[in-house]
Amino acid sequence: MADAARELALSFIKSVLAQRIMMQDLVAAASAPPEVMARAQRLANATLRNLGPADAALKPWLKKAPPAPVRDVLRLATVELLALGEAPHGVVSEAVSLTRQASPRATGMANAVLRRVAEEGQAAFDAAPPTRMGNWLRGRLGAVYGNAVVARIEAAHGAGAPLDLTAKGDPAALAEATGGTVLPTGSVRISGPAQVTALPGYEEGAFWVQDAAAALPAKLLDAQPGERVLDLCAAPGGKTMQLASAGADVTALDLSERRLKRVEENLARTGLTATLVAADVLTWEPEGLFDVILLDAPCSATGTIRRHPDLPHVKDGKGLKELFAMQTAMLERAMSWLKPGGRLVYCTCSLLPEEGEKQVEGYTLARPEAAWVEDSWRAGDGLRLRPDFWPEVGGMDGFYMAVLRRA
Ligand SMILES: C[S@@+](CC[C@H](N)C(=O)[O-])C[C@H]1O[C@@H](n2cnc3c(N)ncnc32)[C@H](O)[C@@H]1O
Repeated sequence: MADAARELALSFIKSVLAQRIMMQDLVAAASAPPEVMARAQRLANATLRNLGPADAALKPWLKKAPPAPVRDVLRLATVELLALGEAPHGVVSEAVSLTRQASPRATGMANAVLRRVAEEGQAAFDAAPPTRMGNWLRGRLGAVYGNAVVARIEAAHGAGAPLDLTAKGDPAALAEATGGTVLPTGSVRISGPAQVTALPGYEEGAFWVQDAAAALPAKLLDAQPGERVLDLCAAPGGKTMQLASAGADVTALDLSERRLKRVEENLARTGLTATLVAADVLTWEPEGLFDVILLDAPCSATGTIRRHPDLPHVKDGKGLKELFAMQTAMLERAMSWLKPGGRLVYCTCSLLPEEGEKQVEGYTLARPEAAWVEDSWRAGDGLRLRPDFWPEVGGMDGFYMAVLRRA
């Protein structure tokens, strides 16, 4: 009998690779105890992040390519052995059980191959180039940033992401309580494995989970107490909580009622308030204008592959043009909802300039002069953040953001 978490992890890997279903949809549809679900997700993500190195470690021991279901068992076991450092005996015997379910005739081969991988595979695993993103994305990013940067981005994807927290109060006090460190941008970074709900201060709402890059758009916006702020595409509410904790009068809007529930829960846990609106940015009409608007437009999410290693396997670049056009339409509408002199941050968690730099060309930009802005982050008048930045402290998500002012 294979254990439940490995079995579930394997089903996630298969559905991502063969049926191109996003992991978050698989997780939403699966039912398992929370600890099994968490381990299955961890195993599946680690495997998807390390497909390239795992295949390189397996290759010398395989006479021919195994059928996909067996190949995926071998990849999962190889990652457990060589990336997660799990004990060979248990991993190999579990993998043999999983192989039996996929193809009973392959159990002897799986056993022999994985024993060799456990004993001799580490060097090939460590020397292999990181997992490739897939040509639809590689080609686009190579044309923008060059191949050397693409390789660094892929290495960052392979390294995964640490856990970043935004403090409701003093970041230094939160770092002290959680054993994290305060980054120059003010986020608190927890480098080791951590269970969010078990961290000190979680129940009391002392922090929320938010990548260091994702925390910067609201900082650039610098909302002041009493300002009338509109947070567009707000769920699950990371930026809403930043704006509300600055004392602003926040209206948070999202298309999805289900996702707005998460904003509501997050606000309740952190003791913050905002007015929630379920509506479409493309059709909604506000009553009155705003001092400040944050538009976190729906995008390709290509900046978040460190956390979502399934994304390059599931997506294929179709529908990007429609997405770019929607972002343009949202930005135009949002700009018209600003008071004269009001400011807007446009941002996307994307690496594609079509969703960032190119969207804001043509607007009057305010220069981001915040103390934490590094020179290498500046792109014209906005900030271009990439996963390969700050590798020595664990990287950051890819993001673009710019402050725009209404004349
Ligand atoms: C990148 S997420 C936003 C993350 C959020 N700003 C935060 O910081 O936690 C994009 C959001 O856009 C919402 N969305 C997509 N299309 C929309 C539309 N036409 N109008 C309003 N919201 C939309 C989605 O439901 C999703 O919650």
